[in-house]
Amino acid sequence: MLADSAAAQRIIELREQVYLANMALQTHNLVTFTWGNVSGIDRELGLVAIKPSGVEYAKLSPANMVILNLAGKVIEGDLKPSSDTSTHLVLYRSYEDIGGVVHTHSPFACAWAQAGLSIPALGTTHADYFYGDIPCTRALTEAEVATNYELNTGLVIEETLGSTEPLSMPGIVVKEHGPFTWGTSPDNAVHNAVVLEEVAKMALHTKQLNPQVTSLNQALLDKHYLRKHGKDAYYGQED
Ligand SMILES: O=C(CO)[C@@H](O)[C@H](O)COP(=O)(O)O
Repeated sequence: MLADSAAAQRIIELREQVYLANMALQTHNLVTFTWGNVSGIDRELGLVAIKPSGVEYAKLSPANMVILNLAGKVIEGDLKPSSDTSTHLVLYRSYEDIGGVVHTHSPFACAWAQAGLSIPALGTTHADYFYGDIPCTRALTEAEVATNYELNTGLVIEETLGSTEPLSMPGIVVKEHGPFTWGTSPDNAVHNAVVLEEVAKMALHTKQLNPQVTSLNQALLDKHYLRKHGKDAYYGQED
């Protein structure tokens, strides 16, 4: 159990980390207006920091990040937490290895989401970060939208991932909505959001050039993903 002063310092650090990650969405051109949101978690404290809802990025600060517990109770903050908060919380409750979550409306990822298509692993850029095609969820039912849209969005992400290890597939596109990514930290989740948008763009253009193109074979997917993440038995050895 952390002393109060140590806990207070940890919350300050979490606020700063999440604020900087939200600002990075703009730096990387992943958001327009107030779209998108980033959160981060301090697992020892059991607290999440997230962007306040509807606040312009220029008006964000570490101080106005909203602090909640995993049940969604606001612990610190006067502003309403992001409208996507329940989705973020489902992911934190379901996957203990993730430390940050991002949601954007980045255009190429949204194109695949709106088309209801998984983003195929067509090249090694994709394979370096995502261990296979980036899945697209099913559409939420009218009942799921009407009852608790954001919570059900998180549940449909969990349903789609199934037994997939979340850090091997650190992103998804929610049908008719857009991308969610995650990672070991807010900064890592933003990195994955940038890569997801890039590979979504590459895949769309590749399919335009050659509609018959198919996903990478398993050997090349393994070589790139496993080597990049240090899991390849031959990691660092000459081929
Ligand atoms: O998915 C959506 C809207 O469809 C959100 O990303 C909003 O675009 C941002 O909401 P807040 O985080 O400001 O509540």
